[in-house]
Amino acid sequence: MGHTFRVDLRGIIDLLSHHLYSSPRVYVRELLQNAVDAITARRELDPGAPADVEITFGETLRITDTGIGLTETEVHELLSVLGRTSKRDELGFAREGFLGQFGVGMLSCFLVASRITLVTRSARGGAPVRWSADAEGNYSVSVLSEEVPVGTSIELTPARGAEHWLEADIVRPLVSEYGDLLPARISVAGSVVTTGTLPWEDDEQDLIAYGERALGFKAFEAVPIEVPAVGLTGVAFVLPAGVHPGTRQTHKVYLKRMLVGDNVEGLLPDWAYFVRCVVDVTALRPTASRESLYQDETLLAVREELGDQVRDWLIRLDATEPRRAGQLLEAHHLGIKSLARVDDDMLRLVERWLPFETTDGPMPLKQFQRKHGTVLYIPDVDEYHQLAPVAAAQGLGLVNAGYAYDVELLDRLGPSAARRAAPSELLAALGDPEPEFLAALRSRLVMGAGALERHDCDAVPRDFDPVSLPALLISNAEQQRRKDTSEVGAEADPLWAELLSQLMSEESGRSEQLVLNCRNPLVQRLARLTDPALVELTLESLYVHAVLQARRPMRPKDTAALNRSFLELLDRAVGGR
Ligand SMILES: Nc1ncnc2c1ncn2[C@@H]1O[C@H](COP(=O)(O)OP(=O)(O)OP(=O)(O)O)[C@@H](O)[C@H]1O
Repeated sequence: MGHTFRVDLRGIIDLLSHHLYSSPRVYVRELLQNAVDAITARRELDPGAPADVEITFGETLRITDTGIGLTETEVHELLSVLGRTSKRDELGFAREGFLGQFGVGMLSCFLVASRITLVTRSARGGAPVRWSADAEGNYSVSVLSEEVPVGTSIELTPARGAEHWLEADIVRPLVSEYGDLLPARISVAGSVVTTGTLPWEDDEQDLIAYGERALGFKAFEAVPIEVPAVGLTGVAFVLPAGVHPGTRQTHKVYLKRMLVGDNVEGLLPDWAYFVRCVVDVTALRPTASRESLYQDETLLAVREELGDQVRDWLIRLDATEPRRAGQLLEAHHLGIKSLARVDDDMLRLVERWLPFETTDGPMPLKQFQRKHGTVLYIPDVDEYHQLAPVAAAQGLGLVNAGYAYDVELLDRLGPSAARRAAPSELLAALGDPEPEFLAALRSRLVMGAGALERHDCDAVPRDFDPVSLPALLISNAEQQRRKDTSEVGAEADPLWAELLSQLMSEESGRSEQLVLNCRNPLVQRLARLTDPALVELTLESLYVHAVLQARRPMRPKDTAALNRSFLELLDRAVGGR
């Protein structure tokens, strides 16, 4: 014998309230949705039919619509069978123009109500019908003899403990939030909450002011966007000041003019984290809870298309209002840099407008290039800060490329426009010391050779500014230099190449170089010292100082050297020796 499944309504309501919807508030949305769908259905029959939805409060909450209404048969079939809906065609596809599609929305009323009572009269004729159901799944249907207008009126009797959900103060903001753009005249306790037109289709509307109301910030710019293939229209609001790129970028999305949510993710590519959209769309799929969008292929295509539109707007802005484009770039440089890694137009924009830290102060790469030709960059912030003052004093221009995406972007400009500065280039820019002094210093270097040998470090005497800096540490000199010299040699003119290879042969192959500044008074005194122990101590101290200056991580050997030299200097200072 065949049996039919039975459904425990309490269980289903529990499922909806605890697992599907994030809050009982969604009942307001489901009621609005049904009212608007009923109006849409009626207008298919009679385009001039009224489109009014009224919500009033008394003992109970009542929502009345001028929609298509239901006949007695429909009441039995549609309202009383879970999952049955009038909003799908014979093949089961969601019918265009309707918000609902699953046939469960009405149940959400039981999240806040103990009883739903519905009085309806169909536009297709027949007597009015009254349907009344409780949360246990008992319902009754009666045919009424009195006159009622075409449409439906639904009354909710509050469930115990859920009374507040049905009060005007809670319901009014929920109706405006979900339904402000719905294509009907919706009033709550006598005042209309709908705007009638989409804000971005209303010529009178100040979009920046609208954005401020809708999203809570005054946008830098409101950019109209559209993707006709999915019936999407709306506005991309560009955030005014820097936002952290890790910030969740969310959007306010309406589906067929009903709010899906104001924190919907995934509508724009990640790089556009400085843009928040308000859109209405007809053909994207909501998730079952209708609180976010289904992440499908269509959404991916929409994301890409909207990304292109934001990008095109940026390029246009650059062409028409370069100054504003510059401001924007400065505020949102990380997103724009990230896009410039793969996009040539954006790369041009970055090159022209985005300030980089340089030895001539902050300036865009183009401007730096005009002054120095090729951009020489240092890919590490600490290394840059160590080398910059020295390079600047010798008139050698350097760019700090130690921040996110910098190296990738500079490398994309091509080797003739930008390349990594080789340590040997910097050395070549420093002056040669006077021979007599050099000879004196070299003999001290021999005397205290142990100090630097311990650290696998070479001393390289040079004349440079600032005079106050006694020594400069250049790391991985040999390996890096060999590599750089051959690279630079290939690109630079022959004179350079020769000079660089001379430099290479001049120094031996240790892993670091301590460039001693022969103009510095301490180094000058070092060249006159006669006590080998003091020479060694001075050299080691200079080395440790340079390590600290370079902010290179201290190895145990370095820390030991720091302790040793400090204590020994202290000992000498207080007169031990
Ligand atoms: N105000 C109304 N006027 C006319 N018919 C209504 C009204 N409310 C509900 N109905 C009928 O009841 C059916 C079931 O409604 P319910 O809200 O449960 O599901 P739905 O709107 O079809 O789909 P969804 O679950 O996606 O909301 C609807 O398909 C519709 O035919």
